[in-house]
Formats: sequence, structure tokens, C-alpha cells
Amino acid sequence: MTVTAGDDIAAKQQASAIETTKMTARDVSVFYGPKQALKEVSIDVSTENVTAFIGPSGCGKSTFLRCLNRMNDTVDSAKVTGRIELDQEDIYSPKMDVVQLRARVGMVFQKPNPFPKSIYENIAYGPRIHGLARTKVEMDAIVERSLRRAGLWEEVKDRLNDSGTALSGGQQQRLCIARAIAVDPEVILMDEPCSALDPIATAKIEELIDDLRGKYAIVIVTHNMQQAARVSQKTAFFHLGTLVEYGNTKDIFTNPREPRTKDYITGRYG
Ligand SMILES: Nc1ncnc2c1ncn2[C@@H]1O[C@H](COP(=O)(O)OP(=O)(O)OP(=O)(O)O)[C@@H](O)[C@H]1O
Repeated sequence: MTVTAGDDIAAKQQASAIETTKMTARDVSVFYGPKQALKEVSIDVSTENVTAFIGPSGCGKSTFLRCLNRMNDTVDSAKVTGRIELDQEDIYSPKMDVVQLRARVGMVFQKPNPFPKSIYENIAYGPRIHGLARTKVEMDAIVERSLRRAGLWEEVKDRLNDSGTALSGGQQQRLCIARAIAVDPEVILMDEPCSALDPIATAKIEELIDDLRGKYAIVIVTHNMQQAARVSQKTAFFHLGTLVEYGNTKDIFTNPREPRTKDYITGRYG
């Protein structure tokens, strides 16, 4: 199936001509034990454009996403080679503080995973660890600002002491996005953030991604090609561990250069 985009989507797909490169990956390979899962991937990610990673199951999208904030460090068998920079700084350098890196490059997972704490504490936890608020008034301001940015404030402002886990799935996912925002990240990585959500909650997250564009560099892994077409301006198509094609979303979906991309977006495999 070829994605037929309406005017609104077409406008959203328009990639910004001005791009501030936030992250750069060069020749990144990942091995799980002897098995190579990712082969020499090079890509630039900017703040102005949302970047979508698409491709069939097992092609390495999540593996690559997790390289961008060193989440693969938590997998014993994983070995990453190549170079990844955040603002021209090597994130795999021994000098890099990984806790700090993961605040600068936040992550939102497939399944909403709020802490079993109050809504307020879900947001305040990170800023407290990172020493971002000196007073309760400052912390209250961070909590409100983060929830507002994540489009959740109006729904929860009167019940900040309720448990985060008592919210609906879609609200929980926006809470997780607010939690990432609270520590003032530069990049937000989203690994299939809507796959556990219904269409209405999904639409809200997609609107939110559009609102956040330009404030943070956003990278989203999605199985859903219509979603990639709706939310992103840049799309990277992965297949069998290689980055087959990377370009403007509009071009990838309407005029792909590579036959494998065309086969995938027209539903011939995957
Ligand atoms: N922890 C791990 N240990 C060993 N192999 C792994 C591990 N994680 C992923 N892999 C393998 O690496 C390859 C890429 O997996 P990855 O999860 O990155 O793909 P994906 O494109 O995100 O897939 P999906 O869309 O199904 O989530 C697959 O062959 C997978 O089995």
C-alpha cells in the first residue's frame, strides 16, 4: 500500500530546510555475541525534524535506537563499534557520564512504564537526582511545565498525588514523556510508543510529537508506516541490519530510490 497523504500530513512531512545536527552516527555496528545485528549504519539526526525508523521485524531498528543513549550497555552480549556523537562529543568515550547522557538523550518505551509512585513523584524523581530544583517551588514549576508540555496537565492537575499507574494507558505514556522532558533532554528516543495504545490515545501522542518537534530531536521507531508518514519529516528504512535508505519522509513514501524500500512501503514484505 502506498500512503496517500492529505494536505495536513503533506505539510507535516515537509522537512525543515534548516537543520541543526544533534546526533551523528558513523559506521555503527552492533554484535550480540557472534551475531551481527547492525551493519555500519551512518545517520545524522536533527532537532528540526522528527526522524522515524521503519523496517520489518528484527531488522535492527530498536538495536540502533538503543545505541543512541547507550542502553545497549545493559546487554552483556552486546558490542557496539563505530562512532556516535551528541553535539560533536563522542558518547562512547570513557569520559562520558552515562547517567548524564541518558538524561540528555531520554527514552520512552513501547509499554508505558511509570514508577509505582505518585504522578508528581514520577516527574520530580529525575530533576531531584540531577539537582535541577533547589526549592519545592522550583520543583512544582518543573512538574507543571513538564506535564503541560506532554499535554497532560489539565487531566491530572487536581490529582498529582494519585499513583501514576492508575492513569489510562495513553495518559501513562504521556506521563513517561513528561518524565523524560523533566530533566531537560536534548533528544527523545521513542521505541514504538503507541503500540500498546488505542487509536485515540495514539492520535494524542502523535499530536504531542508534532508539538515537541523543534524543541527536542525526536527519533521514533514504528511498525506503522502511516504513523511514520504522519509524524516524521525524515525516515530511515532498515532491512536485515543495514540502513537501506534515509531521506525526507515524503520522498521515501512517494518516490523511494531503493527497490527494497519500495517493496516494503508497498507491502510486498514485512
Ligand atoms: N539482547 C539481545 N540478544 C541477542 N540478540 C538480540 C538481542 N536484542 C535483539 N537481538 C537480535 O538483533 C536483531 C535486531 O533486533 P531488534 O530488536 O533491534 O530489531 P527490530 O527491528 O527493532 O525488531 P522489532 O520490530 O521486532 O522490534 C534481531 O535478530 C534480534 O533477534
